[in-house]
Amino acid sequence: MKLQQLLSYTRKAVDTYHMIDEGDKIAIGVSGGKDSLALMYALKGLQRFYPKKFEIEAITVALGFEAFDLSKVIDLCKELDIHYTVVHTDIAEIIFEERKEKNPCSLCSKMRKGALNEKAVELGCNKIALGHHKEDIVETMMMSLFFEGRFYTFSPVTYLDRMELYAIRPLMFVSEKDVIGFKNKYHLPVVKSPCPADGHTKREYMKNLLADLERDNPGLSQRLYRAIEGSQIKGWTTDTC
Ligand SMILES: Nc1ncnc2c1ncn2[C@@H]1O[C@H](COP(=O)(O)OP(=O)(O)OP(=O)(O)O)[C@@H](O)[C@H]1O
Repeated sequence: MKLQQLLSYTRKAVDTYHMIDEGDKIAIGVSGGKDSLALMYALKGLQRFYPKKFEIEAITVALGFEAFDLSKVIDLCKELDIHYTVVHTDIAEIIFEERKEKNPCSLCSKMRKGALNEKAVELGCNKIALGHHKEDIVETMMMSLFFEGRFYTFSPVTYLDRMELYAIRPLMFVSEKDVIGFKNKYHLPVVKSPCPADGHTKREYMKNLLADLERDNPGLSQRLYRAIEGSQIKGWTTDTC
């Protein structure tokens, strides 16, 4: 996928769900993975021509793993002229050594979000942007259905009232294969996750299951996505955003 296509999907999501207002200061959550690196390109590119003026920050919450080299992300932020902050935490130690969590992902996600939101507020941001793409939305819905027995997924825009922050998901119309194409085309400096749980999560299980089902039922993922768009899940009806 070319930058122009990425910008077109991003603009469509931003306009459809009113993600950006004049004067916003948006913190991009940068994990070092392909999605959030692509998101930096997307928002930086949009900033150049979008009629509403907004500012951008980039924030990475480092979990405390030793082998986590962000030097190339630092270079990319310089190249894109985005101010970049790394929040150093001991989340990995708390989860894997102190608490020896059997299901580490849920607590890690809560702690990561907490640290990200806190830093965003400290930097004067009123929004955070996350790199969730189309398949993330479908996988989350299926995980919710399978493991919690409810029809739910996160919404394009979520208000986090405790922090007085909005979370926005500008890549929601982009498919993962397009993000991979973009990553390859523009040589995004992806930092490999050193997390020992990586690749063995419920999300990974659902991703593989959906890939198998898609092989037998071409277009399934797209239909599941349409079901979410047409649903009454909070935050998915465009007129209420
Ligand atoms: N350590 C982190 N620091 C800052 N933001 C993060 C971090 N981890 C995740 N995020 C944000 O939350 C989003 C969703 O997180 P998730 O762990 O599902 O990432 P992912 O699907 O692997 O995406 P990515 O390819 O960007 O890592 C990311 O795209 C990113 O915007």
